[in-house]
Amino acid sequence: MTDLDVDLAVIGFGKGGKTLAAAMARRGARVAMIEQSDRMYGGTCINIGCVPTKALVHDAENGSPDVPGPERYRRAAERTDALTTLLRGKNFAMLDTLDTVTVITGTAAFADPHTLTVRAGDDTLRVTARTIVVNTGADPELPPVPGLRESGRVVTSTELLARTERPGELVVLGGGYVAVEFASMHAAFGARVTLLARGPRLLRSEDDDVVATATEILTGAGVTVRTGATVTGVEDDGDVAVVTYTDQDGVRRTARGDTVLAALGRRPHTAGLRLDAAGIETDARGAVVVDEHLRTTQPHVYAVGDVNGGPQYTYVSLDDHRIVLDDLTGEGRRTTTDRRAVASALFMTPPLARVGLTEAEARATGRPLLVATRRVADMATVPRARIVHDPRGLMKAVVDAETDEILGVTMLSHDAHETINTVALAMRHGVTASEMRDEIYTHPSMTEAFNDLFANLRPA
Ligand SMILES: Cc1cc2nc3c(=O)[nH]c(=O)nc-3n(C[C@H](O)[C@H](O)[C@H](O)COP(=O)(O)OP(=O)(O)OC[C@H]3O[C@@H](n4cnc5c(N)ncnc54)[C@H](O)[C@@H]3O)c2cc1C
Ligand SMILES: NC(=O)c1ccc[n+]([C@@H]2O[C@H](COP(=O)([O-])OP(=O)(O)OC[C@H]3O[C@@H](n4cnc5c(N)ncnc54)[C@H](O)[C@@H]3O)[C@@H](O)[C@H]2O)c1
Repeated sequence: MTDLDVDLAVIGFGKGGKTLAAAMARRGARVAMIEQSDRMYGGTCINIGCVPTKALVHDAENGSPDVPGPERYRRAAERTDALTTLLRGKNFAMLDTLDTVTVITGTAAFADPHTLTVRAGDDTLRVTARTIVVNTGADPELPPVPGLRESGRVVTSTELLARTERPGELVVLGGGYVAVEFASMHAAFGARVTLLARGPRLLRSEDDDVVATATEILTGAGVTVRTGATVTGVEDDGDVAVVTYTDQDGVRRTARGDTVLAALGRRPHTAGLRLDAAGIETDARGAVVVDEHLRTTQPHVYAVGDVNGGPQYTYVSLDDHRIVLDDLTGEGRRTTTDRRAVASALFMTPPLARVGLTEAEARATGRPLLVATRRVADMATVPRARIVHDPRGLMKAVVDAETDEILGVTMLSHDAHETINTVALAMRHGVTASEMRDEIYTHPSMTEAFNDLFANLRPA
């Protein structure tokens, strides 16, 4: 066994960890970046997450209708693979070219609070470090449904993204981010898609009217949506898998597909890390327990990104790195409790983005409210949506009637994933609803919808 002694060891090449590694190395720290797979330099987002999915969504929306769906998909998958290969190389080089960084391709586990053993094939390396950052991400959940693990036709998002062949008939299990994004995208590539969601509606954290509109859009795009569907088994039958489920009335039904995508959530990845050897605690969901500075139960060990049980977004992992960097090199004042108005965006077509509270959440606060709900098709002063041939969707704003404070905005509309950032910035910096209403925006843009939206607030 060979030894390496460093100031900082990062386990996992995720967004927070790699950014921290680079920042610390630029300050002269000796850093070890340990990544288990040479297919994962740069982490989930660029290899098997945000980047490949959004590249496919883009090509699904913009491909020539004259090219058959399977061929359009093959081309899109190939260019996506080229893109992720490029980014993987750039990410590797970003760290490997720094003098004080050693990138180690191997699987890390704790031997004691300051020591990691890293296995790569028959080789074992011992890494000792003053500071350790766990950035190991999350893995798809596969609940114990009979046949789910055994079926040769059930795939995770990672496995489906690795294929260049488009499914003919895709059954999607789940009603969250991955389920809706893949259902929308594969339908746009011409696959027959059935989405089975357990809850009474998709996207459980959004308002009823938003979900109804999103479901209408998905259905209009050719997705068969079944809610209240409890999957009871999966069985292979020749070229197809038969998914058995009970509907909301308890009636037994089946859905058939050549491919079944399990999109049932992602669980923090701690398996094999031997956190117990370092006295690092996990919670009931398997997430590493951290305080608001992202310190684990060992104060010199931090956990960033999906593994700490926080919101599973790349930009949250990135913000985690800012907190740890401040703790290591600054005043240690930055914490997770500073976060306000963190937006989210789900990339169906058109995208669904939100920042702040839903109307239902705002009502539960008991504050006096003004609410504006506008269908994009009715917003005559927002021609951008029609210019790009997509006037689908709706926008909502929820405002405190007494203070004019923006409590939340939801946008299911063209470019919502971009436009929502303007509201997030406004909310963080105390810009009021009236100011948003009277602001000057470029034309024709989706942002100018705020002139209309905030002019239509009514007591709720
Ligand atoms: C299909 C899909 C689409 C998504 N789309 C979006 C999106 O559009 N926008 C968005 O913000 N978020 C999106 N997400 C979520 C986002 O990808 C994650 O929140 C983010 O990538 C998590 O990053 P992380 O820093 O936690 O670590 P990750 O990027 O997950 O990196 C963890 C790394 O640790 C490595 N590792 C694990 N165990 C070990 C070990 N023992 N030793 C060494 N290495 C190890 C893994 O191989 C991996 O490379 C998506 C996720 C998925 C699955
Ligand atoms: N655009 C984005 O930012 C983006 C895109 C994809 C993923 N992500 C991140 O990755 C995370 C994981 O995505 P996801 O879609 O897998 O998770 P999710 O939490 O968004 O959705 C999981 C779905 O599975 C259902 N479910 C869970 N257990 C079940 C069971 N036993 N039986 C039936 N249904 C069950 C839930 O009701 C829910 O509908 C997301 O929460 C999100 O943070 C983000």
